[in-house]
This record gives sequence, structure tokens and C-alpha cells, in this order.
Amino acid sequence: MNNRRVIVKVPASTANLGPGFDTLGMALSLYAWVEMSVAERTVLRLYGDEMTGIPEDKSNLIYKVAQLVFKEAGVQVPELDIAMYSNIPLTRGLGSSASAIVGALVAANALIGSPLSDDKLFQMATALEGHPDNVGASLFGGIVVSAWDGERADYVRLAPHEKLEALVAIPAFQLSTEKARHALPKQISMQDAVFNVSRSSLLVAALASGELGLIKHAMRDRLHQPYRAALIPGMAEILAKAADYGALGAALSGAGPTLIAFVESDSPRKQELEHFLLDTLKQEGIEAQTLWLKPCAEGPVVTIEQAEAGTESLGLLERIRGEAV
Ligand SMILES: Nc1ncnc2c1ncn2[C@@H]1O[C@H](COP(=O)(O)OP(=O)(O)OP(=O)(O)O)[C@@H](O)[C@H]1O
Ligand SMILES: N[C@@H](CCO)C(=O)O
Repeated sequence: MNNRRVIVKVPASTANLGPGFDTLGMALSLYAWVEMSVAERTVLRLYGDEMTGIPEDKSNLIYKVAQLVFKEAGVQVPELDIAMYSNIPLTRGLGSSASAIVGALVAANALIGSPLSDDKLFQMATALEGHPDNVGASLFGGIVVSAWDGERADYVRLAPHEKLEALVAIPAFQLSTEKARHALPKQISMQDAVFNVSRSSLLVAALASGELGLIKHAMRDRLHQPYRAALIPGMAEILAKAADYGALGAALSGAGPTLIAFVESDSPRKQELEHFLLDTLKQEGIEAQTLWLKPCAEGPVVTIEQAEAGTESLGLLERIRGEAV
């Protein structure tokens, strides 16, 4: 029996960055860990408050995604020992499903000697998630610009500016991507399409060239945020005024409800911005948790150990102790 034990650390992500709906993603310094080894009988161990309610049998997403990798590679590994620990809140717009998919793809591939290329994993992840933005960021790290035609996804990865820092305000309620996508119109006007193409293009150019001052003009959107605003009380005001409180720009993170604002890391106005976000949400009766995060320049970090057959795992929690959990 294959006696590898694989541990994958995978970053969270923020999708869209305002105008780049289903196109732009940025990996963030918030993480999930997936551990996988071959077993005689499938066992799933899920750790962390964020994992409450996730199935612990073969219906789990991690197990199912791993089986897709084995099928693609033409090998059979029906029984797995899987552990997962995550600090990424579920269904809040920080790419929890993408991190689970990417963690499972990378772990399963490493378990069988990495026969599938990163590009193949990206194609599989995009098809599973239904859009390439979160999965691209989690898989490649940094800022990922991507396009998917339903069959093939292409991407370019940009290194994040070293001074870029993000404040996320995570409301204490969940909003599924499915529900937030249902709020979108089937059609938009040519005027709004041009508005978004120009902002999204400007944003990519600003991020690529390091012209951070352009972000506030570029991070505007008419494709999805106006339609989702009703689902997140306080969002419209935060997006309209964040720059007045020192933000380079602000957006709904992914499908929400998390809001994300960018600053230069040495900005003297970080506390002021944080209070503005929290106070605005509170006025709407919404409690929120804030986190200061950095863009994560790296994709998944893979560790492979040789496990003695039949021995217990050292324990994922033990292993990641000391890391930024
Ligand atoms: N470790 C996991 N194991 C199994 N399922 C998971 C795991 N992590 C996330 N999921 C599934 O993904 C769902 C959340 O996906 P959803 O796309 O709605 O939100 P998100 O990925 O957190 O946010 P967004 O896509 O807006 O950034 C969860 O309800 C759960 O079904
Ligand atoms: N681009 C996606 C990200 C969330 O999964 C959306 O906004 O619906």
C-alpha cells in the first residue's frame, strides 16, 4: 500500500475585486490544511469551528474531488484517511469551497506521485467550482486574471504589490454563492458592460504596474454589486465611502457577505477604516469580525511524509501548531 502522507496548506481567496466578476481573484493569508493518506477504511476528521455541518463520510467534497483525480490518472484508491482544518469561514465570500477543492485536488495528486499538471488541476477545479476566479487564486497564489469558456480556462498570475494589505469585514451571517448569483440579472446594458470592461482592465493594469492610486477609480462595478447590495445591509455605503476613510478601494468579496477594503500597509488610517466598516454594519444591526490580511503570494504548500503502515497520523492540529492559524 502507498504509505505517503500528504499535507497541503491552501490559501483563502477573494474573487471579483469589484469589476472582475468571475475573472479576478487574489489569494489571502488565511488558510485551510488538508491531510490525506491511503487507508483500509475511509475516515474523515474535520477540525475547526468553521467545519461544523460538513459531512464526515464519502459524500464529503474532499473525498469526492480526490476520487476525480484518481479516475483522471487511471488509478484506484477507494479508501482514504482525510483530515481537514480550516480557518476560512464557510459561505462568507472568502473562497472556502475553492480552497477545499484545490486542497483536495493537490493532495490527491501528490498522493499518487503528481501525474496531473497544475494546468490540468486548474481545468478540473474551474469546472467543479463553475468559475475560475477563486480556484485560480488558491491554486497559483497572488492575483490571478482568468477567463473560462465552459471548456478551457486560461490565466495570468500577477505578483501582488508588496505594500498591499486587505481588511475584511466578515458579517455574522452566511450567504451562499448560489443565492447571491440568483440576485443577478440575466442581461445588462451595453453601457454597463463598457463600464465594467474599462474598470476591470484598468484595475488589472494598476495592479500589474503598481499604480495603487488608480485602484479607487478602477474598483467600481455595475455587473453584480448593485444587485447584491440588498442582501448585505450597509454594503452600498461602505463601497461608496471607504476611500474617504483611507481605503485604496473596496468591494464585495466574492459573492459576499464579506466586504474587503485595500490599503497600503503603512497607511496611518487603518484603524479609522476598520471602525468605519464595523460601525456602518452595526448601524444596520449586523455584527461582523474584521481581519487584516496580506495577499498570499504562494499557492498550496505541499509536505509529503512517509507513514509507517498501520500507524496513526501525528495529527493535523499538532502539525500545524505554530503556523499562523
Ligand atoms: N472542507 C469542506 N468540505 C466540504 N465542503 C466544503 C468544505 N468547504 C466548503 N465546502 C462547501 O462549500 C460551501 C460554501 O461554498 P460557497 O461557494 O457558497 O461559499 P464560499 O466558497 O465560502 O464563498 P465564495 O465562493 O463567495 O468566495 C459550503 O456550504 C460547503 O458545502
Ligand atoms: N465570481 C463568483 C465568486 C463567488 O464564488 C461570484 O461572484 O458569484
